[in-house]
Amino acid sequence: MRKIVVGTRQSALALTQTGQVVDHLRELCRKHGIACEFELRKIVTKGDRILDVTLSKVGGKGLFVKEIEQALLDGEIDLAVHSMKDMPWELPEGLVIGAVPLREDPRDCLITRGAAGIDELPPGAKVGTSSLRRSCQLQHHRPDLRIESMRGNIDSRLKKLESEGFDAILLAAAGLRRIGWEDRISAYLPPEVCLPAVGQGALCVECRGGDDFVLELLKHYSDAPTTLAVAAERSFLGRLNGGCQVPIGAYATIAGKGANATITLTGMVGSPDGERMLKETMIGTDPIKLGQELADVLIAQGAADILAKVRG
Ligand SMILES: NCc1[nH]cc(CCC(=O)O)c1CC(=O)O
Repeated sequence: MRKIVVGTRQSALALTQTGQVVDHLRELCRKHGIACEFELRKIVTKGDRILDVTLSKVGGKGLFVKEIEQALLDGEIDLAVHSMKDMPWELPEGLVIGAVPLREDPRDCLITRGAAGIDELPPGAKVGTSSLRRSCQLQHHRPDLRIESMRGNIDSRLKKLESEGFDAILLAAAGLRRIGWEDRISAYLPPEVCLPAVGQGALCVECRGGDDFVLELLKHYSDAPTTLAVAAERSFLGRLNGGCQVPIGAYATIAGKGANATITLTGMVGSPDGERMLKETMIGTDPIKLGQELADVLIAQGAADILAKVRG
């Protein structure tokens, strides 16, 4: 009997989504007659330890995944579940994305004190987010809003909404839904107003490239349209050399199936104050090519300059 050790961060969200993946994998094993058992191992990452500083200032890609990837490479764990949007676009040599399961809601949402939605917030309302992508698009839509930095896990951010006098905060709907807190959502932001982060709402199941047993199991678990959409979004991110702490957004939808699948990819790059915002949509069939072509279109419009200013 093969034992599969699964690494996870200790936040409520990480524990929940890893638990859900392991439940699904157990069921797949039963269905396909694969003999194995699962064990959870908790790991603390750099991203979890630096909760008091703005992440974009700390810099470095993949703050939440590095230690977990090291544990995979060292053979301490065999499988890890990440939020896809926390994944750097390049994986360390020896590791692969073994499965991309069906995507949750990709949208950002607003949690307010009283107001119904973004257009109902009072003039000059104080909104909490540390995401440059969110602040860019929010300021672009409502230049009057006062954006203030807010870090921490979902639960601590919700507490700060009350305790630190924010009128609203922005979070990914997927995280709230996964931990069962969707009743806290005041309004969903459509992608036309706030384009999600690359991979938002999707999960990444990572493993060693040479672990045939785990790879075979994970093959049954991938969702084809989500895999295609995420590949296009990540190709866009890779061409722009972006991590998760840059004002870059992308969202792909898939129409048709198998060889007939077409990808509609929208990408944006903007300045954190929302004054500059480049956004284009392209359609294609090859996710890697499409992501690169869309990035090149935005680069031709000045995306690289915008990003260079942000990176300093
Ligand atoms: N950067 C933190 C992070 N990474 C993944 C999620 C949850 C949503 C998802 O899986 O896309 C969140 C919280 C948030 O942005 O609100």
